Amino acid sequence: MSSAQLIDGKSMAQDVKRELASRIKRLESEAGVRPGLAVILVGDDPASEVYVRGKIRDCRDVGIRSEWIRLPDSNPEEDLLRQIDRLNEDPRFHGILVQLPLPRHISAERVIHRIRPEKDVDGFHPINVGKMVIGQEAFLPCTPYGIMEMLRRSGISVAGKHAVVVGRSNIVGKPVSILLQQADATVTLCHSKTRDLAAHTRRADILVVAVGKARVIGPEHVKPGAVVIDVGINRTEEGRLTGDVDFEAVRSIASHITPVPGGVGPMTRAMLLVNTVRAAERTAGIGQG
Ligand SMILES: NC(=O)C1=CN([C@@H]2O[C@H](COP(=O)(O)OP(=O)(O)OC[C@H]3O[C@@H](n4cnc5c(N)ncnc54)[C@H](OP(=O)(O)O)[C@@H]3O)[C@@H](O)[C@H]2O)C=CC1
Ligand SMILES: Nc1nc(=O)c2c([nH]1)NC[C@@H]1CN(c3ccc(C(=O)N[C@@H](CCC(=O)O)C(=O)O)cc3)C=[N+]21
Ligand SMILES: [Mg+2]
Repeated sequence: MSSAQLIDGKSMAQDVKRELASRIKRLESEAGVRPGLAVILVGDDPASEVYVRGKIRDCRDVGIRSEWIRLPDSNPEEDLLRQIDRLNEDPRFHGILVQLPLPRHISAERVIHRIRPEKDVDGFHPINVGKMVIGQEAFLPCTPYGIMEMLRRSGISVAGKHAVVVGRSNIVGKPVSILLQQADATVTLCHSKTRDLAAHTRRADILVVAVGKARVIGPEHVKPGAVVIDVGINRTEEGRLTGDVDFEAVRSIASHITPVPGGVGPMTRAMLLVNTVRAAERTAGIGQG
């Protein structure tokens, strides 16, 4: 039986990091600037800790200054907002990321609004979201940006294709549907109220799944030869990571497929570094725009 080509996010992320090295050198030699990223983690959720630790390690790998600001779960929102104000004014940090989810007593909306759009390397601030939607230069959210970069680096053309996105969150489904549409795909956006999900997904040339439920997509959802991008991160009962797609069953139908782990996740992390370097270049007046 034929088998889909794997889209290797891990090795693509290595390529992206290598490409950043020369931009980081140029920032140093031409402007004396070292890019910096501040990451704020509120509380001690173990999964969030793993993610933040990974982001800090990525920064070290490529020569980005980083600071990990840990705040207790009980931390008042007002104090978090003051930390953001301080980082907004600190020229050593070109990017600020507040790890989500936040404790219930803190409004993610107020926190995201407080980050200066010029330092919003997550691309979550309404200014960046609005610019993205109208096609202006903006920080793109890292997961959608990473997905578009994976398609590009795999030589998969998007123009004229039918792309189906499952999931409509503000951080993945909604923005990736907009980027695909801007790349001239015809886009269908599905969600939990969609009737007959398979009828939609079976028409996809490019299927992006960002739901957060293991095996929500099986072979009956996939057209032969489709490109399948699995964003989901789920933990099995045995503690293994798995995506939203029934990988073993779908890989014999798809033309290309992303694994979990080793697919979209590593590229998401890489695009955070890209956005941080871009933020530093902007302050130094280097590069496009
Ligand atoms: N690899 C990476 O870099 C990243 C991975 N993730 C992972 O991706 C997954 C999605 O994350 P996120 O976008 O934040 O998720 P959310 O929980 O915010 O959104 C999930 C979306 O899936 C929809 N949905 C739920 N059940 C179904 C169903 N049975 N059929 C169709 N649609 C359904 C929901 O619909 P409705 O709107 O109607 O509720 C919602 O739009 C998670 O596993 C998360 O861990 C997230 C970010 C980055
Ligand atoms: N402000 C903010 N920005 C985010 O971008 C953000 C966030 N909050 N909160 C959580 C989600 C989720 N997310 C992931 C990033 C990388 C992997 C990743 O690298 N995954 C590895 C596995 C990592 C593991 O072993 O757990 C992989 O898929 O290979 C996963 C998930 C970013 N998010
Ligand atoms: Mg969410």
